[in-house]
Amino acid sequence: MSLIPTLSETAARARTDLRVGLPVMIGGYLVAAVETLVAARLDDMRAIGRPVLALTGRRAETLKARVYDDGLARVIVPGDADLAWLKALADPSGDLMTPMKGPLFTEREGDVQAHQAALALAKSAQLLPAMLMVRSDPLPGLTQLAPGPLLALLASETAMHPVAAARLPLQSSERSRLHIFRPDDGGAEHYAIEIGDPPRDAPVLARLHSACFTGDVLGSLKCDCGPQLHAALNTMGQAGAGVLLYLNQEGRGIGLANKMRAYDLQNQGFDTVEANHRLGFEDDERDFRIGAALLRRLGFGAVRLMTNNPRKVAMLQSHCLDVVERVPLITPRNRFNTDYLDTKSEKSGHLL
Ligand SMILES: Nc1nc2c(ncn2[C@@H]2O[C@H](COP(=O)(O)OP(=O)(O)OP(=O)(O)O)[C@@H](O)[C@H]2O)c(=O)[nH]1
Ligand SMILES: [Zn+2]
Repeated sequence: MSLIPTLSETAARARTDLRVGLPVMIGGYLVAAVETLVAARLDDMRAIGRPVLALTGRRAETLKARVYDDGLARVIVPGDADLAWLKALADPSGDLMTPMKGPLFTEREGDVQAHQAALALAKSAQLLPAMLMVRSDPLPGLTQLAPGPLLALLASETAMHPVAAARLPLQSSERSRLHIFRPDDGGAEHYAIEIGDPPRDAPVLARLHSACFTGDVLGSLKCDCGPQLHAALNTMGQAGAGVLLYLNQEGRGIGLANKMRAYDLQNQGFDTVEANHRLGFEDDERDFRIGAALLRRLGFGAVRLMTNNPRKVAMLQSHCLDVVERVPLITPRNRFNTDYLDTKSEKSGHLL
């Protein structure tokens, strides 16, 4: 029956539910994102059962909570804990001002698939990965998902289809076209800027650029994204051919709100990798398969890739794209981005 929502459609609904503050059902659990939770819903969840707070191993390590399961901690919520307590565990912005939140006790027995699925869903909704969970019978009107299939879906590659394309003269090249691709999972659209008319049977000069509102649009001095974007387009314009993928994976996949939380932590003295970890994220949450899929979709099988990131080269190669050359993309340092660039080369393996 085609009118019954598929798993992917139901997951898309669930992301929206969580973002507006509505709990969802994952397996036998009622699940709410702490970031959008309000006191009345916390009270109602408490009336149903004893809640636990699912956190990623990264966040739990910062909070000195024991991690018994792979990448996951289930913190027991004390009876007198209020919404502010939960929010402080979810959001590290106040960690330095109120370092002692514990002692925190974590569960170690039982099945954790629903908790893992809840955290993966929060990340895919670009919410802080901190989920309040209570065992519950299904509640009418709430989106219901099975944990195993949800985990498999969130780990799988998202299909994408072209929706529109048009000529778009640019400063870097008057002969440019912008292509829009839409993922089937309801996620952010991605763009391809095709410069000139690159032949499909030869390696194309290519750049996979991850969105950076602060760098690309505002000209932030904290990162190298804006200068890299324009240098790549200019190089392609001068060469007369190229393809730049503009991937909407802001903040290495954590979203702009979380990136600003990370910047706030950086202002407190943490580096870019530590800040991501304190928020509960990995260093890099991007799905690098999207770039490979889009290049193939555009008809390219081999690239000369403009990047300093060896992981991008490895990823394309593992997804059937021939990287015949890595073209470095070095941009000037300034006093605001020099620590960031050092961390990229020391911790993230960038060749700078
Ligand atoms: N989470 C987080 N994301 C950041 C930060 N600074 C920049 N970004 C994001 O990082 C992404 C760019 O990643 P980079 O590591 O600079 O570059 P790369 O794309 O991996 O490698 P290159 O191809 O060499 O540029 C963009 O999505 C930016 O929004 C930060 O401090 N924290
Ligand atoms: Zn940037």
